[in-house]
Amino acid sequence: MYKPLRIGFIGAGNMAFGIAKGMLSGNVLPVNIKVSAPSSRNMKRFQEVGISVTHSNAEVVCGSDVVFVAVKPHLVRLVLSEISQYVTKKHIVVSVAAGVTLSVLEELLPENSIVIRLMPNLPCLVQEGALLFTRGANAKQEHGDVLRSLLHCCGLVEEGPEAWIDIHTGLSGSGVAFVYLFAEALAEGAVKMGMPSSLAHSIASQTVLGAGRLLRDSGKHPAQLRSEVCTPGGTTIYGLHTLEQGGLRASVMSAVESATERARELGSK
Ligand SMILES: NC(=O)C1=CN([C@@H]2O[C@H](COP(=O)(O)OP(=O)(O)OC[C@H]3O[C@@H](n4cnc5c(N)ncnc54)[C@H](O)[C@@H]3O)[C@@H](O)[C@H]2O)C=CC1
Ligand SMILES: O=C(O)[C@@H]1CCC=N1
Repeated sequence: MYKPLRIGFIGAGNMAFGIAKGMLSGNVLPVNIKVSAPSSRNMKRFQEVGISVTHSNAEVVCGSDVVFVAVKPHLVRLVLSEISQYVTKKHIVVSVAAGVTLSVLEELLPENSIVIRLMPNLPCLVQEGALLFTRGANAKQEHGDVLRSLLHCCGLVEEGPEAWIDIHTGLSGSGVAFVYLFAEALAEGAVKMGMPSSLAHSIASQTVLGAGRLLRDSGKHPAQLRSEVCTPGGTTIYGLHTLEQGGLRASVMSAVESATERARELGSK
């Protein structure tokens, strides 16, 4: 009979919850997920969706086929040293820690372990994540396929070379926060012009959502869509000119660059 995969999360934080929530919207049942963390602080939201929790990382590893390491990057070494003795050749270990390279992960786990490095982002929570993974030396295509099948409800799932993972971290892992900053600024602009704050924020979020969906679903280049919004001599081109004077494009490019470099730096520690 078909045996469902058992999924474990080490770390009960925002990203573990986002991925777990995305999975639950697919064909993963909560009874097949277990989460561990040292304190009970973040456990309630997992329990509310039927996921069982424990303080024992070893219990998660021993009871899982696929183990997501979802602790902060500086804790990965500590956690892997602790769980290494329980990791077998059958486990798939997936790290979501920013910057932590495959070679570091493989070094801390038993020889020939199946390791995958994944960079997700928070919109996995609403099944609109953008996820990029790269396989370690012993992770075969079939292991990548297992991961894809678990994550397909989290959003867009792509595979690429390891060098792209840090770039994706800047572009998308951190990129969502850049978009939130933009959304906040849009709303504040409207508040400055006299609109009530709650209405301004709700319109700003719908504007970001609508712009994003149209961009993705139309497949058009953003510059094309931008030109479709611009009436010659109209309002949009005046606003765009102001943004160019403020150096928005250069700032956003630099933000992706610095977040990517920071991920590389975290990896070299
Ligand atoms: N938050 C985000 O948007 C994204 C985060 N990530 C990565 O996900 C990882 C987790 O980040 P967040 O979820 O934001 O952090 P978080 O602070 O929300 O969660 C970390 C969790 O790890 C637990 N923890 C601490 N020490 C532990 C130990 N020894 N054993 C087991 N659990 C332990 C904490 O109790 C907490 O539940 C990081 O490595 C980060 O780089 C990746 C992409 C996006
Ligand atoms: O800020 C961070 O380091 C993590 C990685 C990507 C999003 N959050």
